[in-house]
Amino acid sequence: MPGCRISVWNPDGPPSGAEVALVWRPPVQLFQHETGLKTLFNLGAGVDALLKMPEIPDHVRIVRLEDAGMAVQMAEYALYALLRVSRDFEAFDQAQARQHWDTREGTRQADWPVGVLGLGQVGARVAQTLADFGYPVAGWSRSPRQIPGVESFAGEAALPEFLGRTRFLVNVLPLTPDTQGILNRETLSRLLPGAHLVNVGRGEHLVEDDLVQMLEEGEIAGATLDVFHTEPLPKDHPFWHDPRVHVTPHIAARTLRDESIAQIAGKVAQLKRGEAITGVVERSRGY
Ligand SMILES: O=CC(=O)O
Repeated sequence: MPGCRISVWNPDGPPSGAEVALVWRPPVQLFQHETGLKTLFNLGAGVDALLKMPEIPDHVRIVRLEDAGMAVQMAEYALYALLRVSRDFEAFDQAQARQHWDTREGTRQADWPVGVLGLGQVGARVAQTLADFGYPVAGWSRSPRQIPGVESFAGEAALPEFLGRTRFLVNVLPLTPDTQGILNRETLSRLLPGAHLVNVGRGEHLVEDDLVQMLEEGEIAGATLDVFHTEPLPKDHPFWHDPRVHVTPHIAARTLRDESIAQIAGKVAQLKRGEAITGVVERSRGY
C-alpha cells in the first residue's frame, strides 16, 4: 500500500498517529492511546463486541468485513449440518458400528423446510445455497429481501409464521439488543416437530438453558452450535456431553487473511480518494 505507513500498535511507545486501525476485540487502551483514529476496520463480520465499548469515540467510523470469503464457509457449514440430519447420516454411522445393513426408508427434502434468520450477505448466501439443493427455504429479516427461490418473511410480526413452517433453523443474525436471546423457549417451540437448530451467529442469540431443557423434553431434536455464551465452551457444559448437540469451536466462517486484506486495502484507498465505502456500521442499528 504505497503512501501508507503501517505499524503494529505498541501500547508502551508513543502514539503512532494512525488514522486507521485494523482490530479484533481491541483493548480499551487503544482508544485512550491512539486518539487520532478515524476509522476502525473490524477483522470479522460481527461488530457486537466493538459496539459494547463506550470508549470508542462517536466520530470513529466502524467498518465490518463484508463476506470476504465468509459467506461461502457459512453456506458449507449449514449444508453439512442439513445433509447430516436430513439424510440420516448419523444413523448410518451407528449402523456401521454394528455391521448393520440399515435399509431404512429414504427421506424427502420436502420434510426439511429450512429457515434462515438473517438475510444479509452471509444469510442470503446460506439461503440461496440450500435452496439450490432443492430444500424449501425461507428467510427472515428486518425488511423484505428478494432472493430467487427463497420465501421472504420480514419484521417481528412475521416471525411466528416463519418459525411455524421451519424444521431446520439457521441463525446468522447480527447480535444487537433486539436479537439477543431471540432463540428461546417461546420462539423455538414454534418450530415444526423434529426440529434442528444451527447457531452460527453469536452465543448470546440463544438462551442456552432453554435449549438444554427442550432437547431433554424432545421438543427440539438436535442442534449444531458454533458459538456460545462462554468461549471456549466450559468443560462441564451440558452441550459437550449431549449426543444430539454438535459443537464446533467458532470456526464456521474463519476470517481469511488475503481476502480481508484485499477488501480493507481497497476501502482505505477509496477513503483516501474521498469516496464513500460500504460496510460502515450504523451504530444505532447495531450492525
Ligand atoms: O465471528 C466471527 C465474525 O464475526 O466474523
